Amino acid sequence: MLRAALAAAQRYRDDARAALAARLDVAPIDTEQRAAHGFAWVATTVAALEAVAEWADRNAGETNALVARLAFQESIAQLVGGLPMGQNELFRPADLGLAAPARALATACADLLDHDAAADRRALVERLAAGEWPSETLHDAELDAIRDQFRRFTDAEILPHAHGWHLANDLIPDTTVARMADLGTFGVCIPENYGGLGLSKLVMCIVTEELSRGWIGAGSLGTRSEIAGELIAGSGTEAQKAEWLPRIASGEVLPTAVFTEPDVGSDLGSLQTRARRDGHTWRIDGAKTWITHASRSDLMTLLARTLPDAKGYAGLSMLLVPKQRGTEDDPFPAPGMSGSEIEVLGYRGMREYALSFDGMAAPADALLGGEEGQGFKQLMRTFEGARIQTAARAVGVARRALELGLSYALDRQQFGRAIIHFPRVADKLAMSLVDLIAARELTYAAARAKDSGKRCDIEAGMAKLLAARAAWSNADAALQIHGGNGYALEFEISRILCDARILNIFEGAAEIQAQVIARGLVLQRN
Ligand SMILES: Cc1cc2nc3c(=O)[nH]c(=O)nc-3n(C[C@H](O)[C@H](O)[C@H](O)COP(=O)(O)OP(=O)(O)OC[C@H]3O[C@@H](n4cnc5c(N)ncnc54)[C@H](O)[C@@H]3O)c2cc1C
Repeated sequence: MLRAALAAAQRYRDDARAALAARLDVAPIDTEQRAAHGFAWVATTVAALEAVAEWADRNAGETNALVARLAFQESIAQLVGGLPMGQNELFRPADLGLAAPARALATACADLLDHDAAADRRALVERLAAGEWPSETLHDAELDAIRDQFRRFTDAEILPHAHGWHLANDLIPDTTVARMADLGTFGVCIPENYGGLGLSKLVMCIVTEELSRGWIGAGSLGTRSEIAGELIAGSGTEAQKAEWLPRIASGEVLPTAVFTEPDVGSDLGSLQTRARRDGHTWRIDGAKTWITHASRSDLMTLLARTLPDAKGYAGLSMLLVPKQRGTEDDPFPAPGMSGSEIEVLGYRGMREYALSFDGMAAPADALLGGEEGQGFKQLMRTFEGARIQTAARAVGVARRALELGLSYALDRQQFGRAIIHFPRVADKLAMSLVDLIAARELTYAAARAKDSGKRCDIEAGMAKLLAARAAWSNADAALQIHGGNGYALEFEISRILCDARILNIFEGAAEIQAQVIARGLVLQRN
């Protein structure tokens, strides 16, 4: 039944693609944004069903089968009736003139749509309550062992402290950073000949997911190393690789990614920070903002305009700028650089800063790859890995939300029984699990595509889009299950909600991902 439903959903996606292509023949994508982004969500939903179907084929058992059936039923109902792109934005078939294809999809999937899913949801939650989670084996002893190792580390060294660190707005302690470095966290994908582990993006996902389950801050510490590692390994000179990669892999050098500016976020091509040659050094002037871990870091990957006469992206270059690590008393000791902390809802452990550069010096060999005007292209090549890594962070957060919701629902008694026995509570848990597995499997599919050497900007964008939604909806559902206690700072779920919210904003906001997916599938892959 699921394979037939998948084929029908794929036909619907193809119809949607053709309908969007026809619209974009006569109108620019920005004026057809709702239709275009709706199509991106349709394509993402179908890609998730493909990933879930493959996972269900590889993993027998009733719990897995329940998850797969619920994922199909809910996703196809959303395709036919309204697909949530945002809290108050449902994409409906009529938004793209798809009423007839949607009816055809509903007819083809009538058995699935007519099936009363209440018993499935109840059975799934009973299994979950009994500790029976769906399969997470990757059918590879080494990968499963890595997950096990990071899960044990997270349980022992992150989870017991994360909420306290969050409430105190502490940095992740140096000792914890060192333990993470010992485990190889910062060099997972850095080639072995440069001191890394030389492992796959799939391994990066597992590591990130497990650390993020403990705390998004822990899972995000490696993001900067991943971005810097990819930038330097992919575009650096031999000397830059030899100088930086081994030290990033070992955790001796903590990088920070310095791109966003006060007036420039999604539209990076417009950024204004300047870098100019001054004898044997570069001088940097300008302002950056939202820079995570800007103080306690040793190396900035900094995107700046070096060719002021070249338009947009063409004038941007990437610089590798070493900086002195800051302390609590002196967060920005480097001459020519200052900063102030931005107070935030969640995503703590590294701290965010607004930065000013006033003639800060960078060495002559700071230019990545030794070539000007390549910065944006170099950064774009890292987007795939960074977005897959962010999707994995979201999967970890989504899982932790579900764990907390489940545990609370089992313990909390109202009207004489544990609240998990009320269907409205149980349903939230069942669908949180379904969303978690769909997001996880889509993320792994994107990682596998990347590991195969294929271009996978679209797959990475889809994984990030879906996983960020799952993290947020799971956090919201689990907080609701906590009732008033969920709103109390002392309860962990209050933090998870704040942590989950950022995932839809950074590494390409949800609207930007949808635009990239639609453009890629309709305008570029024709
Ligand atoms: C906690 C946190 C940590 C961060 N860490 C870093 C970091 O370490 N380094 C770094 O460089 N940056 C970092 N950022 C910045 C982050 O990457 C940006 O916030 C993000 O790129 C969005 O840019 P913006 O905030 O300027 O929003 P804007 O680009 O102004 O967008 C505002 C809204 O408009 C929408 N929008 C914009 N353009 C379009 C369009 N064409 N079509 C439809 N909708 C559109 C967006 O999707 C968004 O909803 C961080 C941000 C946060 C909040």
